[in-house]
Amino acid sequence: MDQDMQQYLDKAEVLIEALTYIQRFNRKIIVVKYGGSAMLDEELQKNVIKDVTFLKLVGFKPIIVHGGGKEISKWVSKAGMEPKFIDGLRVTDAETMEIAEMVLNKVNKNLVRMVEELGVRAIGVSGKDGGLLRVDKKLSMTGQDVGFVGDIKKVNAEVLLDLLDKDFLPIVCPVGIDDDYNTYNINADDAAYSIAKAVHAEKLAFLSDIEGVYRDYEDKSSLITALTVDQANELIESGAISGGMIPKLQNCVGAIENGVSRVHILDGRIPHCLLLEIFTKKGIGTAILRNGEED
Ligand SMILES: Nc1ncnc2c1ncn2[C@@H]1O[C@H](COP(=O)(O)OP(=O)(O)O)[C@@H](O)[C@H]1O
Ligand SMILES: CC(=O)N[C@@H](CCC(=O)OP(=O)(O)O)C(=O)O
Repeated sequence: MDQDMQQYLDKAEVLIEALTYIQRFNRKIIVVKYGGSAMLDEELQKNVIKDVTFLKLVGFKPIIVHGGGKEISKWVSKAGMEPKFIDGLRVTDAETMEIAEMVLNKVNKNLVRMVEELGVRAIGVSGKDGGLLRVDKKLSMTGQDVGFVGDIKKVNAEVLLDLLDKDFLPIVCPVGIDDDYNTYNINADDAAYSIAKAVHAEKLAFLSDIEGVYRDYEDKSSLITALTVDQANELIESGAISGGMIPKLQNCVGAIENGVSRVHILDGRIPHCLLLEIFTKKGIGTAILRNGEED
């Protein structure tokens, strides 16, 4: 067989491999959390948006929940302030909240534009719209006051389910309101988890700027491909996990414990990581599993 023919057959093989997954996820909701520095690179952004649009066009029901932490920090610094985080949460005073909301709204509409450009109808919503994300004030994991940071207490899933029913791709910006209608900054991982739980998502994928979870952050050969809920909790308690990975992993655990079947942390810097994870047998990144599921 000549080389050209072999290449055609290899492509057909990839498509056939994808069929099982297309059937499995058909009409199922997949929440994609997109954040980190993978968001800053225009080319990578296009690839991620292409992947999510692809998922929509083959019959999945994706919802994007985006971050923008790095972009917020850039504008906070430009305003002459020092970005500050405690246990992975941004310390958000009133001025920082104003900047965060402006930046997140801009990021949101840019993602909407990119999806629309690919011929899929997208609607950007903030957690403020239609009472989507209602919050109480959140303290950091170590009980410290971090200002206007929201702890999601209620998700109005109807907003998203209605958009999905009308065949829109919802794109959610992590800002919410409390009972007194004050505006709160929400960690985008928290928002993705709460939304995945509320809409009974089949899958939740966190696209970040790291390969996955390392047993030892200093040792890049210690990447963990699969982690049970108990192992994830042990890693958090042992201190092997720090910064933004703490809320991320806590949200992964929460999702698994609340009925989301598949939860993954993926490297958003790898072009088409989402398609590779969903449509091929060889998983990438770190999968979070139910206790006992690893056997
Ligand atoms: N053990 C660990 N394994 C992987 N990442 C870790 C670990 N400990 C801390 N981190 C940090 O967590 C970061 C991911 O969290 P975060 O920056 O909040 O991501 P995102 O902005 O994509 O939500 C990584 O870039 C890394 O610096
Ligand atoms: C409370 C809190 O920390 N909010 C985050 C919201 C954005 C975010 O989570 O962005 P990434 O996912 O890109 O990190 C922040 O202000 O950075």
